[in-house]
Amino acid sequence: MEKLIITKSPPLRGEVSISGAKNAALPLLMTTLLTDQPCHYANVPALRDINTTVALLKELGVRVDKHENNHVHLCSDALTSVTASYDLVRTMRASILVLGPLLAKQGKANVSLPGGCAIGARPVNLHLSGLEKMGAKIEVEEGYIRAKVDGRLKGARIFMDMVSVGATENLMMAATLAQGTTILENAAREPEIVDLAACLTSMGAKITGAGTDNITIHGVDALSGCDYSVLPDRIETGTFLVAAAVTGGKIKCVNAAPHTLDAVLDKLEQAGAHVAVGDDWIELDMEGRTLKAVHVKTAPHPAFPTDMQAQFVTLNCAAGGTGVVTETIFENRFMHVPELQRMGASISLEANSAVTNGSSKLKGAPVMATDLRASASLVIAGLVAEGETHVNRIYHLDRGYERIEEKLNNLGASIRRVSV
Ligand SMILES: CC(=O)N[C@H]1[C@@H](OP(=O)(O)OP(=O)(O)OC[C@H]2O[C@@H](n3ccc(=O)[nH]c3=O)[C@H](O)[C@@H]2O)O[C@H](CO)[C@@H](O)[C@@H]1O
Ligand SMILES: C=C(OP(=O)(O)O)C(=O)O
Repeated sequence: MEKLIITKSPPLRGEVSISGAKNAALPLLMTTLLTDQPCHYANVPALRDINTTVALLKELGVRVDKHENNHVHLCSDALTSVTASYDLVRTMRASILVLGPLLAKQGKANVSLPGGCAIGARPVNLHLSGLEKMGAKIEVEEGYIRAKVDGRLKGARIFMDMVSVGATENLMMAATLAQGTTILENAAREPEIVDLAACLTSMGAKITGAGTDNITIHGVDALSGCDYSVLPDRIETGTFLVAAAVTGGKIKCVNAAPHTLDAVLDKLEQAGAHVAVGDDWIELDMEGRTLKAVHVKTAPHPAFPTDMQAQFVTLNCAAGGTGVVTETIFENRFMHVPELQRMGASISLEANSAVTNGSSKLKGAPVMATDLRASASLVIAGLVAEGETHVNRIYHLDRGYERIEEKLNNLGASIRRVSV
């Protein structure tokens, strides 16, 4: 097991290159299951979740022709299995995204039920009911989703009563090879959905409306391979910007996608930062400025992302004034709060809100990461805390941040990774 040891940082300064988005890359890699032709994905971040996805695809018989330097070459012309096993699915919930493509292309799929995780129960009912509407027969037995279809899936009008990123992705992929037209209503509008639709379109899929809440997919008989570069990671970008803001620094994120971060940049400006953007860069300047707590409420895109909630709780701890951060997507996404309290943060949890009153003098302490973004919030707290902060269980962090300590150290932070 490894941990990070973080000492109080000077203001972060310099340039940081943003990696490809984990949450775009995961569904994108699954598109290989929809075609017999070779697929090349570029700008794939080097992350634990990507390795898990590649292992999962290998288990299905996907040929991994190359996986190095942020490039992944896959070919699914000779699958040997349609089963995603518990061992892999339990380490990464996004494994559920093999369900739609396998069912559409192979006519059957067995996927271990992902189960809940630290941030909430996270059911998959919308994935299953949508596929049933398209003609799939689904049973859940012995912890596995067993799905099959006679012939091809059929296009359907599918209304989702909650906005779900994963269900939208699974159903959109399945619909590309269905017979007829599928309409996804109340679809998620996240940039990662738009990225997936663009990749599928490059493979010959007929999709309109991605990025709106109404996506139409006209099924085609077959898809070709792809050569696709993953969208920059908006959550990694936001995490570095918050780190720069709390340390009073000035950084430029390059290879970024500013258009995916409107709600986050708006909050950073409200927090007192000066923010400038270009086509593919964002610069945040907090030098000589006063950090102010902000009110944040998470909601589906284009509103404020739940994956940036924990980082803003830390920002509010370091800032003056009253800040209220309200979580509306996941029922248990405040596991970072007790850990921040152990570092001296003055926060109270009131229903689904974390309320901070005035700047806390954070002090280094051993803390434990419980999920990916909670870990990020503790790393940021470590940058402003007096003394040493030891962040344990960083395998969560390694699921979603590529070389985080190296990137932060290049901006002036002092973070060591040690084995324990
Ligand atoms: C790999 C990936 O892209 N992960 C992201 C994705 O997760 P994921 O796709 O799992 O999240 P969803 O958008 O599906 O979840 C949103 C809400 O809908 C609920 N729900 C979802 C599906 C379903 O069938 N039934 C149901 O009730 C969930 O419990 C949750 O309360 O979107 C989340 C919300 O932006 C992000 O925090 C995750 O980082
Ligand atoms: C919750 C997240 O990821 P996942 O859906 O893979 O658990 C995240 O990226 O913050």
